[in-house]
Order: sequence, then structure tokens, then C-alpha cells
Amino acid sequence: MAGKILIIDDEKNMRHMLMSLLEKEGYTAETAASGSTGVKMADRALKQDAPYDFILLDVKMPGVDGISLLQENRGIFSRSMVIMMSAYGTIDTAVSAMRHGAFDFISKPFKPDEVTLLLERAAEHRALKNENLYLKNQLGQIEERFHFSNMVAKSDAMKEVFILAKKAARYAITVMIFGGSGTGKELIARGIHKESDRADKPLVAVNCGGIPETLMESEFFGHKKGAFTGATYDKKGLFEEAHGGTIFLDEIGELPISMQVKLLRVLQESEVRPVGDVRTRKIDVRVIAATSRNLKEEVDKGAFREDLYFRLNVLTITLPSLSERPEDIPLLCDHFLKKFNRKLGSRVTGVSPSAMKLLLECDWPGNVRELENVIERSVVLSDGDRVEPDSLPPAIAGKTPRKENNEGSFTPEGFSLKVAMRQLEKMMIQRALQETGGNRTHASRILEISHPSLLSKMKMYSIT
Ligand SMILES: Nc1ncnc2c1ncn2[C@@H]1O[C@H](COP(=O)(O)OP(=O)(O)OP(=O)(O)O)[C@@H](O)[C@H]1O
Repeated sequence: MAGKILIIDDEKNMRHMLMSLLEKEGYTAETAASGSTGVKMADRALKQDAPYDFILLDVKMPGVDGISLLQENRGIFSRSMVIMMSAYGTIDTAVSAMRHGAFDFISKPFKPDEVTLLLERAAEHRALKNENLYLKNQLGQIEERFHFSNMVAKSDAMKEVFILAKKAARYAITVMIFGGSGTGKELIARGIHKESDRADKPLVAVNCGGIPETLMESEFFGHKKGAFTGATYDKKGLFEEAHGGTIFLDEIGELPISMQVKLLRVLQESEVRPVGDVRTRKIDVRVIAATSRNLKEEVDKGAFREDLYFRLNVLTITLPSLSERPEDIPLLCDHFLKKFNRKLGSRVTGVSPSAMKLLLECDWPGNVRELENVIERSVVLSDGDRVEPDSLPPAIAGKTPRKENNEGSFTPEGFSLKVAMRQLEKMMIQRALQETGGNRTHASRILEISHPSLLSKMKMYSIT
């Protein structure tokens, strides 16, 4: 099959002549008698992911000028090779057509050969362009991209992080990971475990800020039956669960001082004593800790023990914030688009230059997690095959007005705007809490509201 062609021309005879000529040459040809019908057909084909390979577009049609049509519908025509046709062809029109994305220009009247040769040239050009793009992509992957576990990056700062993490994976030493919320601390920890010789043993992840202080000791080290009211059976602690593997202590800065002392002892002796037990148990656990706080400052304030701080700081990895490495943004966008296309069955394959400009200018207080959420939202809201500014959150899109659109899968009940806004607010809070594993400090940060405001909204919507 030579390809699929759309002929847009108001002259009936011209449409028929081209159609029979091209069908004889093996093309599948369709026709449109006006510019607007042509645009609709091209748009529909694009949405079905079956764009026309070629579009023959007349420059002079009643009421429309083919060049403006091309200019205004660049996105719709972007995946087709457009050839302009005109009886009034001048060099100027030809140049202008090509500047607006047309592949070439042909003057009417033309001989059948001229059209078919031009189409062959267009096909060759497209094949070369695709091959070039493919090669560039391949080279890009070899030269510029770095991977660690399922993390991607391009910046020198992240390259250093991956090198350190790979080294850390080789030895069972304690690793301390610093970095803002959503920079990828947990992913690094999981990667270190996965690439280590403990990979087939458990990785136990603990959010130190998520366990009530009174339960902490028994959660960490286990308890004996009868050790306290409610201890109706012997329970293994998280350290024992991680035996042979790795324990990831997230938000270690939230650990109360009393637990810090106990943790230090465990790290020094490599043994735990369950609550209510007289005997200790040997454990072989690699510890990876992480914090988004400045632990040194916590030490200076007396909120974090200095001896534990030094015990943990054997090998430190500091994750740069996303705004310090904007060169990673396009790559991460690509990574998340692929991820969400797979998950949602969508086909959003890129980010338009204007949307990318906005993403590059953003501060990203929630770092990579925030970017990931923005991309997921855009995939849900996008109409075409690219992320455009109107599918970005208003705070990022700035002045760009947002299109009337469905908020993802959120379907409000009834018509009350007030009720709908409350439902959406509740849903977003629940989603943020789920995303952060119930961590309210992080949830308030990604929701971009204050911590007290989050607490009062949670109370209002009875979210526990
Ligand atoms: N370099 C990266 N490549 C791909 N995905 C990444 C990268 N960095 C972070 N992510 C993604 O961003 C999200 C946040 O990462 P992660 O949970 O590891 O961050 P964190 O620093 O532990 O966050 P928090 O401090 O809130 O616990 C995850 O969904 C993760 O998959």
C-alpha cells in the first residue's frame, strides 16, 4: 500500500482527477470539498492514531486560504506530509507554505507524473526523517541518559548520585539519603537493595513519622506475649522481618529521642531485644535511612542525637531538588508519559514546546513526585497526542486559561458547584494522603496548602 491521502480542493473535477490517478497508483485516497471538512477529517484520523500520510491542499478555496488553514491547524497536520497546490503559484506562496510546515508546493495545472513523483519524494523524505529520529534517540540513550534501577536522569548531579548508589549496593554499609520531598529517596533505597546481593531477601520500608511513639519500640523490635496490655501473642519486629535484607528508615528525623537511643544500640550491637523479653536476638540487616530535614541542624538544636547522626552518616547520598536539574525534566516527562500511557491506555507521546517551557520555568516544590502527578493529570486531560499548556494545572500554566474539561475520572454528582468543589477537594486530599503513605506534612506540601489547613479540612471531611 502506497499510503493514505486526503485531497482538499473545492474544484470537483480536480478532486475526481486526483482521486482516480492516485488510486490507480495504489494510494487510498479520500476527498474533502472544503477546508473545514478537510480539517475535521484530518483531526478524526489523527485521534484514531491513523493520520493521513499525505495531504494535497489547495491554496485558494472560497472563504479560506490554504496557507492560513495550514498555519492554524499545524497540530492536526503535523503527522502528515502536506503538499500545497495552486493555480496562482508564486515563489512567495511556495516559500510561505513551506515555512508553515508544508513539504512542497505544486503549480496547477500539473502532469500526473509530477504529482506521483512528488509523493514518492515526500515518502522518501519521511522515511529518512524517521530513521534520523530513531538514530538520534538511540544515540541519546547511549550518550546522555543514566539509569539506576528504574530511575532515569540526564544531569551530572544525578549521574554522581547513581554512581554512589551503585557503589553502595556492593557493600552492606549504612547509607544515609538526604533530599527534599519527592526527590526519589525511596527509589534510590529500593534500587540499592535491588542491586545488592541481598536482593532476594526482604526490603522493609518504615515511615518513622507514621508510627505513634507508644507503639514504636514494639513495632521496631517486636514484643513478647503479655509484655503489655493487648500483647496477646509474640510479635516479630520490623528489624527481624528484614533479617538478611534491608530496612529502609524513611523520615528518620521524625524519630523521638527515646527511640534514637535504642536504634543506636541496635546498630552498634547488631541485635534486638523485643519488648518484654530478657534475651536479645542477633540480626543481620543493612540500614538505609532517609530524611528531608536538615539533620545537622536538628543535631545543633538537640532534637537529633549526634552519636546516631555519626553512626548513620557512613555513606551519604544527597538528592538534588528538581529545580537544580531542569535538564532532567524532558527526560522525566518522557518516562512518565510512557508509564501513564501504559497504565491508562492513552497515546500522549510528547510535550509541546510551549508546555515544556512552562514546565522548565516551574519551581517544583514537590520535586519529581509533583512532576509525575502533573504528567498523569495532563495525560487524562489531553485531547491530542501532546501535552499542551491547557492541560497543565493553572498554577503552572500561569496566565493560560484552561479549557472546559473533565477533571480526570472525577464525576461530580448533581449540578451544585459548591458540592462539586467539596467533592473534588475531598478526593484530592485523599489522593495526596494515599500518595504520601499518610504523611500529612508531605500531603500538605503537594496539595500546596498549610499543614493546619490540611488538618482542619481532614476533620471537616472526616478523613482519618
Ligand atoms: N529519577 C527518577 N526517575 C523516575 N522516577 C522518579 C525519579 N525520581 C523520583 N521518581 C518518582 O517520583 C516519585 C517520588 O519518589 P520517592 O517516593 O522515591 O521520593 P522521596 O524522596 O522518597 O519522597 P518523600 O520524601 O515524600 O518520601 C515516585 O513515584 C518515583 O517513582
